[in-house]
Amino acid sequence: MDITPKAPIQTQVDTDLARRFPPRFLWGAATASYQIEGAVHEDGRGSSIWDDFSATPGKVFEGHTGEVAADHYHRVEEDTDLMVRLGLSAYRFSIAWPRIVPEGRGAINPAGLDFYDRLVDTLLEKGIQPFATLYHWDLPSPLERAGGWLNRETAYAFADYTEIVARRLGDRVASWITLNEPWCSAYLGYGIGVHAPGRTDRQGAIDAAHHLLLGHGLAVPRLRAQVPAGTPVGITLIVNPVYGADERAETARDVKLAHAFSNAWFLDPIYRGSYPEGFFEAMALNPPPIQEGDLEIISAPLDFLGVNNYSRTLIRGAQEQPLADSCQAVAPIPNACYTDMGWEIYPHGLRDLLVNVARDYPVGNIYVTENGAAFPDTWDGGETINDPRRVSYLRSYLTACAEALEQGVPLRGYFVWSLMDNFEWAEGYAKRFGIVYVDYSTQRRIIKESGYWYAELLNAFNNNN
Ligand SMILES: OC[C@@H]1[C@@H](O)[C@H](O)[C@@H](O)c2[nH]c(CCc3ccccc3)c[n+]21
Repeated sequence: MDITPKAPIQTQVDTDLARRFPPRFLWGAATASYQIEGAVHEDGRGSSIWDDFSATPGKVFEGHTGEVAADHYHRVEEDTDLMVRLGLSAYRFSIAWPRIVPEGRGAINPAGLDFYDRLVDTLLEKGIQPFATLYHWDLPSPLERAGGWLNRETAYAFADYTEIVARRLGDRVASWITLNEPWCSAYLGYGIGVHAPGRTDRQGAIDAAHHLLLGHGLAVPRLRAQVPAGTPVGITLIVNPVYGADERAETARDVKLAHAFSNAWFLDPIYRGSYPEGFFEAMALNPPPIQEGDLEIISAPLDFLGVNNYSRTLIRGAQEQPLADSCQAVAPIPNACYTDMGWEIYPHGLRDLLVNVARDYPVGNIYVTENGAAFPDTWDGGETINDPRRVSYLRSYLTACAEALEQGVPLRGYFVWSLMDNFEWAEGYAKRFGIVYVDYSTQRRIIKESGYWYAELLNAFNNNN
């Protein structure tokens, strides 16, 4: 009889969880330039629409800005050491366009390229694969003054910027992501104005989305021309699984509308070369200014899809058909649990969306490029921070990933959002997503319980492989 004391049951469970992931599965954490770097006036960086938006009274919680953020720009050594301590095999970060081409087009800022060059080299020295996102929302301000993503020219400027970065870093970046969540840039930024640049024009959202997609499609061949053959290139989309709250026909109808608005609006042009049938009519808007050949460019073949998922949408159909972006998600759900963002915790949604996307679209490989939770973490000055709800959230969503893998989904990696607490857009620093706590008054990093949990899971995984 084996009398060896077993690890506490929970650790045993997590060791079992680690065993459900295949060899070479990539374990990472994700961040974004404007949310962590700070140093917004340093080394030739130009202004971005998020500098302008956060400086505009009333746009961001208590007027918070990314001027200092988590000061990552000055802490690359310390923060990459944190990644080693957590046992990450990959790190997803974004490159600030305003550091590379301060005016958006034209003159290149060598110090900006030098910063990311050093970051990539440091990651490689420490055995961490660099996953670079080229655009995570910090559009150079001069381009916005010329119309931003409403202006087709911005798509071409993005492709030029992409080539500049790829020429310098292409030999060492492991995988490339063109855009992070163009849905957010278009709808939150140009449609309803809760994100930069704060425009409120639903037709503008449709037009901006098209130019973001065009920028993506123009950038893919420019990227591939600068990087070693076989370097994976993809895009990251927010994918929100939509469920019906009942069996009524109106609900089934509105679930379809909400899926088109939340997901197919971008998945279809990229992977099917056309916008969803009837989508613009369902928005009561005009199609965007599509030019001959655009959809061909937009549907450039990719090597992977990056999926960001945090929650789900539950719909109860209305009597009258609503606009696709006004299908009412149901009121708080009895017995549901929510994060500090008010997002329902529903891990089955991640499993279901991974299975459905892999079935419905020729995505090749998939990475979960963001998943995580905000909770009101507090620090008493001690050595760590208890965040059991985040541990529970991560365990349940990673179990969903394991279930998707067991159903044959080609899931190749997972990036927790986020490596560290950071500037949470319109919520400023009021929302904490990190598995590492940041005390902004001192910039001290304190690994949370969830960080130690993640490190143990990754260690168990490495011991199995
Ligand atoms: O809100 C947490 C993270 C952001 O910090 C990331 O920058 C962004 O990629 C990201 N996307 C989502 C889901 C869409 C969303 C973003 C921001 C606000 C509300 C919803 C959640 N997150």
